[in-house]
Amino acid sequence: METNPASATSNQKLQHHLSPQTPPQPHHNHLGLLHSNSIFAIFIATASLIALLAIFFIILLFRRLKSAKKHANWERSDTSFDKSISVARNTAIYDCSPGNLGRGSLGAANSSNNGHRRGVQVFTYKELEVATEGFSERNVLGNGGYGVVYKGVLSDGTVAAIKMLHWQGKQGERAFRIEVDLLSRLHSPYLVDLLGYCADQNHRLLILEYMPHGTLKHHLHPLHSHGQHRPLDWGTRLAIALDCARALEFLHEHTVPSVIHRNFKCTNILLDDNFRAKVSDLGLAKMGSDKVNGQISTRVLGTTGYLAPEYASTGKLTTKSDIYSYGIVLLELLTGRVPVDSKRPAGEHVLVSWALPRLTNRDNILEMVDPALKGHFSKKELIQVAAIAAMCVQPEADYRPLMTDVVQSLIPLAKNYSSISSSNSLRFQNNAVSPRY
Ligand SMILES: Nc1ncnc2c1ncn2[C@@H]1O[C@H](COP(=O)(O)OP(=O)(O)OP(=O)(O)O)[C@@H](O)[C@H]1O
Repeated sequence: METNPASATSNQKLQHHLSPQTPPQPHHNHLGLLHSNSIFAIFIATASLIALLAIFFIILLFRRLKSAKKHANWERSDTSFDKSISVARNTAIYDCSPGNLGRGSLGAANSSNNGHRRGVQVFTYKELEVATEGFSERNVLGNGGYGVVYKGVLSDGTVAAIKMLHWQGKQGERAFRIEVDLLSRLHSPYLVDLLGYCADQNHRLLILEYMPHGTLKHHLHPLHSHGQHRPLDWGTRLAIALDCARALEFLHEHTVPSVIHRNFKCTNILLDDNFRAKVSDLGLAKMGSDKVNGQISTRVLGTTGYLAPEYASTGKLTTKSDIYSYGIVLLELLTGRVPVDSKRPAGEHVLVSWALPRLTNRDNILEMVDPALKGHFSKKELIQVAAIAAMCVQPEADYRPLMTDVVQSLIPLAKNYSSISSSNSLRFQNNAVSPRY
């Protein structure tokens, strides 16, 4: 069979045209255009994402810088304290559970505040203005070295003591920071609880647990504090001595690093509904040293009459300085005298100098007892408490006991009174132990 060359050529052409290998030129060009469009789109999307991320990081950086600046302002003074505080920050929150001795009453009083701890709250000045009826004069509870204390009712109905600090001074600002910092982390039924604070541009306020019976000073030295109170009976004095010893034991021995109160005194011991004591005012507190002797050197601050001699003369501060101050408070509980009283006859101005020789003399010991007790106390217990006081106020710091030792010595004494119902300062009066001498 013969083939027509013309038709063969056209067949070839046709085949060539129909062949899949035929390059579809126009189609090929269209795909190329799409590809470069996608690349452009991807480029734009990536660039926008990078730009967005950059903006986000710049904003984050600015915020960080701002808060770091704020933090630096807050912590601008006394870096040594802040360093030691940061050590404590890494440790657990300390919670001192109530001892079994007579804490039923305190536990009940605590339940409103400590029982269901809400943590430290931040308040606005306006909220505190409302709580105190515009910081009204009639709500003033008292005046201290750092400011005025008002009674107030918070929006949830909690009654609180609101302390407005004159914080312009550097010391006031520091005291505020220390109190907030320490009390936010240290919780003990023997310390007055911090409910919150306000720290805006112009104000510094502490919101504290309200202690209805005020300071120990008001009850022990009514003439020196313009108050009219029934005298505290012997059993109540022992319970207060034990509560305070537990507070200092907590600060010295249950806290790492230990905390030195540095301003332990009668006006910093507050009494609750049941006349159980809690220690307040940690504004001058210092962290103890980790060194063997636990000694730190610092500016001498505190209150005359309560300062340990070695601290007053050299500025060397240890937990033993607090123990000396505690000994002075014990002397006040025993004698009803203030630490320094220039109105007394010569030789009796300084309580510790007058009391020390009598404390260890069984015959003279009765001369020093608070006349307000009207003889209602046990001489045996008196001798034991006097012995503890004598050890605490020894001029040689190393010979002073640890607070744990004081607590252990007082427990059996206070136990004698713990079963008696406690509703007011005279809760032990009916069962007061008559003098056995
Ligand atoms: N939590 C509180 N509950 C009830 N009253 C309080 C409370 N805190 C303080 N007060 C009262 O306010 C007064 C002043 O207290 P503040 O702690 O400011 O000073 P202070 O301890 O008396 O003196 P200083 O500033 O020299 O330590 C106290 O004497 C007390 O009457």
